[in-house]
Amino acid sequence: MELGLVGLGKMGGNMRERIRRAGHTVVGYDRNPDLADVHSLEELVGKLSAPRVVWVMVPAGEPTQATVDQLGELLEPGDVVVDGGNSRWTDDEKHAEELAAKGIGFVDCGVSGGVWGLENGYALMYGGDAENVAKVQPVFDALKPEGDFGAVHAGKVGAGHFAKMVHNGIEYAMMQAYAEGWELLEKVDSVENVREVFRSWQEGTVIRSWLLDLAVNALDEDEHLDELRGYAQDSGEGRWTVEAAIDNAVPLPAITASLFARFASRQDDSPQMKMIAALRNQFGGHAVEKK
Ligand SMILES: NC(=O)C1=CN([C@@H]2O[C@H](COP(=O)(O)OP(=O)(O)OC[C@H]3O[C@@H](n4cnc5c(N)ncnc54)[C@H](O)[C@@H]3O)[C@@H](O)[C@H]2O)C=CC1
Ligand SMILES: O=C(CO)[C@H](O)[C@H](O)COP(=O)(O)O
Repeated sequence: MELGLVGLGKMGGNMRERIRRAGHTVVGYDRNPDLADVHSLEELVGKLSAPRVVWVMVPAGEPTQATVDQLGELLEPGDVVVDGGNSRWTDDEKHAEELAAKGIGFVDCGVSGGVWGLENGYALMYGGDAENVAKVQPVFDALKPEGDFGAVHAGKVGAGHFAKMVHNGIEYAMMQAYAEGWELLEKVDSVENVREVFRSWQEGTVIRSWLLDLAVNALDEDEHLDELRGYAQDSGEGRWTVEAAIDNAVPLPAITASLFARFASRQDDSPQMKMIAALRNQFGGHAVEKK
């Protein structure tokens, strides 16, 4: 089949290649002309036969909104837009309604696999009407990992991004657990080779996982992570997971703590710990450290 793909960065560039390897035609557009096959969304749409499928793989928020808006002006009834970026699931219903008013279908798709997806395949969780999903199915089949699992029609519009949001919340907590265990192992003198402890855990243990494999890769590159600052950004999914937990009164202590750990990583000093130190000093005369 033919696919229009908007956004050819770390994800979209490799996805284009994997879909082409499966024998499909991909016309790619990126605002960075060095990456693009065509110079505009108009040109991209003009190169596809109806019913057109256009996959959006740009940052969530304004870039995705602007792209969906433009596609709404360019596409025709019967065409389908897929949002494969990490959009907030609450944006999906809005996009689906705006496009449906023009007869254009919408499918939201959470994608997992990162920069390894070209070779390993991309896990997909998508939401939307069966009719729209069917138009995208050959692309899902090309992207998904080999094997019986790795792709799911999670439910109606929004379900794909909701599932991906929870996936990322789990990702936050798993990474935090490995990171905390690693710091504790590094702290004690009795454990002399932390990297090899991590490596040994890759087989047979209860806690083996792909994230553990990646931790070993990172330690092989920089055994004590000396080259890195302890600073971690976040791009939204963790926050939205915690917000959804509050909306639904579901307790998520591990995921919430892992999100807050990232916020703490961005502080050179801790204002709240200054207050703790001040109060201990006030009530108990406990020593404080001054700047
Ligand atoms: N990197 C990852 O591990 C994963 C990323 N995602 C999501 O996939 C999407 C893309 O992520 P990456 O490829 O990592 O980002 P990236 O920053 O590497 O690539 C984004 C690309 O989109 C292009 N772009 C931005 N705005 C545009 C616009 N209005 N029109 C056309 N092109 C535009 C940029 O020039 C860039 O090439 C994001 O929503 C991200 O959250 C999803 C799963 C995993
Ligand atoms: O979706 C992903 C992995 O599954 C992306 O890598 C995402 O950017 C990770 O989230 P964050 O940037 O908040 O750490």
